[in-house]
Amino acid sequence: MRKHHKCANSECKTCECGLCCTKINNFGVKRSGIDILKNVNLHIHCGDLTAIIGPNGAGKSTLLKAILGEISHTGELQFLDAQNNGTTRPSIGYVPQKLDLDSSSPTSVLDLFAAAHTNMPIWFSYPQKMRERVRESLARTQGEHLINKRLGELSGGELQRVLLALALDPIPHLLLLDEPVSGIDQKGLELFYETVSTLRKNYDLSIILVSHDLSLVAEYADRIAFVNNKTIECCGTPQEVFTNTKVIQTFGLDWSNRFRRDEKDRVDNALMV
Ligand SMILES: Nc1ncnc2c1ncn2[C@@H]1O[C@H](COP(=O)(O)OP(=O)(O)OP(=O)(O)O)[C@@H](O)[C@H]1O
Repeated sequence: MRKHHKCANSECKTCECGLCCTKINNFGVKRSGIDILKNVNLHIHCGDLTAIIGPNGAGKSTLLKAILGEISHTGELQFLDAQNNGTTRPSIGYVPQKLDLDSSSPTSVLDLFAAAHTNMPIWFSYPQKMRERVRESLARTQGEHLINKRLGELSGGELQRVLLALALDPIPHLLLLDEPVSGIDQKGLELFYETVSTLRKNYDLSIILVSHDLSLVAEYADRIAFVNNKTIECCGTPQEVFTNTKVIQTFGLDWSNRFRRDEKDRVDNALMV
C-alpha cells in the first residue's frame, strides 16, 4: 500500500493514498454527428501518472476535454474516496496543449492568478498575502521568479510551468495535462515530466497526461492508455503497453528506428523489469 503523503482529496483526511479513484465509465463523444470516442473505460488511482498515447487524431485531447466537461459526452465520471464513497464530480486542474496569447498584453503572471482567485480589478495593487500565495503556488513548479513577468514574454516551458502552478491552486482531485506539441525543447519537456512526477508523489495526485513522447512516457508513467479506433485499445504498465502488438504496429515500433540511440537506451532501461 502506498504511503500517505498529502492526499489530493481535501475531503479525505485519513485515507491511505492509492485508494482514491477516478472512474471514467463508458464514455462516448460525438462531434458533428460522428463518433469520436466510444466505450472508453479508465480507472485512475491517486498517486498514479497515467499517460494517454495514440496516433494523431485518435481522440486524446477530445477525451481530456470530455473529462473536463468542456465538450458533452455520454457515460459517467465518478470520484471515489478511500471509503469508496462516490462524490458527484472530482475537482479538476487542467493545463491545455496551447494558449492563444496576445504577446503585447500587459497582463502579468500575478494578474492571471489574481483573476483566477479574486474578482479584484487588475489595476488594484494586490495585498501582500495574495503575492505570497501566488509565490507559494509558483514555487511548486519552480516558477517563483516568473511572478511579475508579462504572459507574452514567457517561453513555452515557462508558460507551461505557470499554467501547471495555476492548475494546482487549489490542489485538485484530478490533474489533466495536454502536452504541447510545439514550443518546448527536449530539455524543457524532460524538466516538465520530472516536475509532474515529483508533484504526483508529494501530493498523491491522480494525473492524466496526453503525450506524444513515447520515451518520456516509458520512463515516467505508471500506466499508459493507448487510444486508437475511437476507444482505449490497451491499458497497462509501460512494459505491457509497449509490448502490445497493436501498439507496436501503430507506432511502427522498432526501437532501433523509432528512438535515437540514447533514447532507446532509456526506453530499454525503463522497460526492464
Ligand atoms: N469540433 C470538432 N468537430 C468535428 N470533429 C472534430 C472537432 N474537433 C476535433 N474533431 C475530430 O476529432 C478527432 C480527434 O481529435 P483530437 O484533437 O482529440 O485528436 P488527438 O488524438 O488529440 O490528436 P493529436 O495527437 O493530433 O493532437 C479528429 O479526427 C478531429 O478531426
